[in-house]
Amino acid sequence: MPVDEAISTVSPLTRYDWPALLQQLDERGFAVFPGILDHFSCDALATLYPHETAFRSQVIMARHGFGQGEYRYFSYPLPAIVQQLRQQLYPLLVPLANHWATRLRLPQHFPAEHQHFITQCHQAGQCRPTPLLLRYGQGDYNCLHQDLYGEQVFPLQLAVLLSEPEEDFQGGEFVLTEQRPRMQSRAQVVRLNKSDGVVFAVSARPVKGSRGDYRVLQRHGVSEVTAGRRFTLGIIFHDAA
Ligand SMILES: O=C(O)CCC(=O)C(=O)O
Ligand SMILES: [Fe+2]
Repeated sequence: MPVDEAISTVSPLTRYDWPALLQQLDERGFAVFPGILDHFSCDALATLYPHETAFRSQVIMARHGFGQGEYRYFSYPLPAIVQQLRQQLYPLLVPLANHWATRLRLPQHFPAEHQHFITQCHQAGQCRPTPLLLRYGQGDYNCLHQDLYGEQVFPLQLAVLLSEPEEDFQGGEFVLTEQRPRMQSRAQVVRLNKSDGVVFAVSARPVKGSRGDYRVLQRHGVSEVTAGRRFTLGIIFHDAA
């Protein structure tokens, strides 16, 4: 059976307490979605990694100074579960994305449906799919970065941990930093178990201050994996130039 067919469908995302999660995203720039995929799907996605025909390109992180480890960008059509997750999560995040754009005084208005946003990306020359699988072994890590691939930027993205901490790997913590104007950067470790997703700001988000909103810049990365193997699914909503 092709691996894609072995992967079950996404459970409805409406099962989450969206008002609470959106509030957390707004206030802290990230929110954890426990068990966003089932373990079977996590394993099926991780085993896709060696299937080269599923991917459009591979990046060996050390060659670019991105860290150590590697990742592969899926090609279109995406595996069904990745496509579903991207398409179903997007509209739930659009109200916050538009609220942030207004507060950051950006002209961007995100359409309600992901397909319409993808059409905008393609019209802007960003035609290549960005969802990816990342693979880390012992000693690997992912330097702090922002997943920006052109002028079209959806301000939130998802990462799903496909491996079990302490069982499949040691170390390898998901790290977020935020840089506030005229202040030193603050770091946050996000504790994830296998199948948990974290939605976080790609780059800029507004934070309420005493004199109105100011702009905070976030970056994300992964600390060193000290043993074992760690896989992640990354879902970025804009496409790449
Ligand atoms: O492996 C991770 O947890 C981080 C993945 C990542 O950088 C991404 O999904 O954009
Ligand atoms: Fe990333």
